[in-house]
Amino acid sequence: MIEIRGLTRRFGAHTAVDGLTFTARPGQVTGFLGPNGAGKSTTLRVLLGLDRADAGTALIGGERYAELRRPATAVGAQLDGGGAHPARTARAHLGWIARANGLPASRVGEVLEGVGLGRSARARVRTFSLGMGQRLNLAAALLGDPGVLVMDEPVNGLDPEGIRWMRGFTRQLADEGRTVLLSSHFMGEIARIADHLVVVDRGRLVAEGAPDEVAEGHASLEDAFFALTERPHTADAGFGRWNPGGGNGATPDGRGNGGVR
Ligand SMILES: Nc1ncnc2c1ncn2[C@@H]1O[C@H](COP(=O)(O)OP(=O)(O)OP(=O)(O)O)[C@@H](O)[C@H]1O
Repeated sequence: MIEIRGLTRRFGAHTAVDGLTFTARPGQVTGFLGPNGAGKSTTLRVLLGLDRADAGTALIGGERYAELRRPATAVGAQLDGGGAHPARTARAHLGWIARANGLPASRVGEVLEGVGLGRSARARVRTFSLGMGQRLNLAAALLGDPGVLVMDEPVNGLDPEGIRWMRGFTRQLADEGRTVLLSSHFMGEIARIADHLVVVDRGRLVAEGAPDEVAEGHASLEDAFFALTERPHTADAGFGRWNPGGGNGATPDGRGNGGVR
């Protein structure tokens, strides 16, 4: 379980996360949605002990990240850039992470098979496609067999087959009883994957519930997102900031449709 309670993080005069409260539950895929700059990454960074909160708490299984005795077995995170050295093989990369976290080497083969990279175990990371890199990051996150999995923009830059695979895989992880939190600004795709949506804008919660609950009172989920986030949606400025249609919406650099940041 992930519990965010009254979380606030300020950068100078700017409040990036503003009294945010939500829960991501075991057995569910929770979509954490909002336009660029809404405060999603900041929330995840505080949750994962990479940043501090000015107020409130972010708990994993009832504990702050810093209090977890064996973090890798409690939470796995797939954030931007997995940090794999391009000259390393997938196996060597994961082997190093396993050793650093006191995890059995046998997990390396298991997670590589699990994410469909078994046959690429000895390939160098520099030869990997974007989708393979995403799978490798996911394999690293799963090394400790954690009950909580956090992924930042997991479908960014993936081709349709990659997105399909990711959808099935996250479903399987949740069905195994894990808490899965997916952060994204591509709500069309995430809404198809998630059981529960948490929508933020300007650091605040603007909607929470099952996709049909969030869409209630609007012509569609897309309309709901536009209404909830009140962005100016001109052809060039708006769409890049906020892409409710989803698809994968990705550009070759994997950052989405131009994305004003
Ligand atoms: N280290 C920092 N110093 C100053 N401002 C920051 C810092 N980190 C984030 N911010 C600001 O806080 C706000 C929230 O940023 P954050 O990255 O959390 O949003 P996001 O929802 O994850 O967006 P994106 O999808 O673009 O990553 C933005 O206005 C951002 O510029």
